Amino acid sequence: MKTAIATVSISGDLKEKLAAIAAAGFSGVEIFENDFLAFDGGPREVGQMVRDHGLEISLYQPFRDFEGMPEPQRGRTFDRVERKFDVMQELGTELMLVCSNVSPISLGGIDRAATDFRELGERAAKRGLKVGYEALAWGRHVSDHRDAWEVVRRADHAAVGVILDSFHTLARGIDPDTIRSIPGDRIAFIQLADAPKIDMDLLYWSRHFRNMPGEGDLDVPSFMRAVMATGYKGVISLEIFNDQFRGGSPKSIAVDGYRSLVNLMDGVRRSEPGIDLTLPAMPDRIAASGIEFVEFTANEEEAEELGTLFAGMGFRKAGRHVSKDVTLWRQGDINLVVNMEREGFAHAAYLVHGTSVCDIGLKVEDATATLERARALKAQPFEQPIGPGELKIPAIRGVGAGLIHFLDERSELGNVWSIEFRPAEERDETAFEAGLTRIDHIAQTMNYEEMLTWTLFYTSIFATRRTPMVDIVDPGGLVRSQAIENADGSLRVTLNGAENRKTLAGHFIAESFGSSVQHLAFSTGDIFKTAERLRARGFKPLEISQNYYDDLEARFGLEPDFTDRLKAENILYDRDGEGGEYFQLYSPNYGEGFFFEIVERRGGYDGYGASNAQFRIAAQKRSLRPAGLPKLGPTSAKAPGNP
Ligand SMILES: O=C(O)c1ccc(O)c(O)c1
Ligand SMILES: [Mg+2]
Repeated sequence: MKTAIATVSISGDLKEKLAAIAAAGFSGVEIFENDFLAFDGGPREVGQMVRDHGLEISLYQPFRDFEGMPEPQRGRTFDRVERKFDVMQELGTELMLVCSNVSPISLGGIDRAATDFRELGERAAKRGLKVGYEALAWGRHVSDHRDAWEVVRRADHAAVGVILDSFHTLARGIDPDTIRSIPGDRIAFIQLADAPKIDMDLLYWSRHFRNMPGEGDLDVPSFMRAVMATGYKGVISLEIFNDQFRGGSPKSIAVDGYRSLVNLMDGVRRSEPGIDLTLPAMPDRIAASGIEFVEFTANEEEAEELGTLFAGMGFRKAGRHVSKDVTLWRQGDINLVVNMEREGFAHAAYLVHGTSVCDIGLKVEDATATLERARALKAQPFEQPIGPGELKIPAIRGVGAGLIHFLDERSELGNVWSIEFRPAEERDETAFEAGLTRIDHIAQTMNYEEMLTWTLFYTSIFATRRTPMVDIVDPGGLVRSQAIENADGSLRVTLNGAENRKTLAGHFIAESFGSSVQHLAFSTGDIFKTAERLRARGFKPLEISQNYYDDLEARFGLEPDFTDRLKAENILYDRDGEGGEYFQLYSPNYGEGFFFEIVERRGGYDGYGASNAQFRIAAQKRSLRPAGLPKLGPTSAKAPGNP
């Protein structure tokens, strides 16, 4: 499979773009004319630079306003084409993209356009070049790939093919299966882009909001299945106009692009029988079924504070690592690990972020296969020397450069707790059960610009889907939230994107130097009982305003007794359209904004209480860092030279 990406898709100058594109694994680039024009060097130099990166120039684009021009513009257009052909030959590329005419003076007519293309094909062929015709969704006379194909068919010239761009087809709601009747060898090139469903002007939507396949809402897989069914064997390229990407990290956007393409084509291969696709074998998206553990890094003193906190929520010290300064805390199926090692990854994470979550263990169907798929999708594998008695657990880097380890039941990894940990000797007489059963979800905070990256990361490696994005109003700005979930809800990760550091989320990432896990939500089967038990042990929940409960009672028509119970325990409440109910109890903030949440889901409630988030955040901001609470986070990190 030959892959390419248009230079417009990546930020930076041409050199930076090419370096990032090559490093990500693409075989070619589309040179977007403006990137070439802005470059301080001739076409030969650019061509050489591209080849020096191990890339080929798959296409030069766009040539605008070509077909259907009246004279004298028609003659001038052909002169202009010849000049571009000169440039292409110096660059060392064969194919030019001609997009459908948008000029108000252009004349319609399929046969007129076909005649122009036949002549263009003659001129191109004389130089050993080819042209491809692409219907822009806002083209003046041609805005549908079926019409572009009809022009190409009637032009009937070997040097003229049709170019299909998923955005133009899908944004207009054209059935992608109409592509299946085009002969594959008449398709000159394929451009792919996805986009979020937004009701807006097509041109504006296309130029500002495209994103990588799988990041948006268009049915790019169906488009691509149809293309492959034609027998198309050419380059598959990404052409992404996106305001955010233009300012993003060239390296990370290029990797996202490559990941999206491999993930897409892997899915196509699995769902369109009999297609011919040279793509390395890889396991299908991996079934994951929950969070096996969450690991904190801390120094000794803070580990003590964390322990007090965990004990106060009903966790008991369940074990010590066989060879490392690591303790295990347990309640129900929840495993919390505290790592106090003075070397290795956890310690490095401690020096950067302070006390924080540095590692997440995911329960997967097959840990080795997970690593294999993650590698094929350009995730970063992680390894460090293992200590005596330790298992080699496959791992990759995740959000905020934290780790994700994979555990399965099919290997000895399923016995990690009994192999790597010795049961705690001392019996804790004060231990109690708060009724927490499992991790409902884990919330990761990041800069808003990274949300698409991590959404694609999770949904391409694991068999998960993303929920629609919701806006959460923080008094300091907007935070966007999106959940990644598997089908039965046993794995839930929420991604929160902060636009500035005045929000609680933005403050957390700024002050913890990019650490990502901002809260853990534990499930209980009876939130009132849990709240009561915690209260008896001195747990002080986040205090919610009276106004919230007054509104809640009116909004859902709740019985005053019930509202009073919620209020007495500071429990937030939500209900869905089918009568499913959600209860949330929050801890105070620790350090720079880390917290715990306790939830109960009833009657199939599947959300995250988005309507409560604004009131919870307001309460958290009121109580940010009250005196006397453990100081998780880097304020207490004693990094060398960083007093
Ligand atoms: O927005 C445009 O003008 C434009 C140009 C070239 C393309 O291939 C395209 O899809 C859009
Ligand atoms: Mg295009």
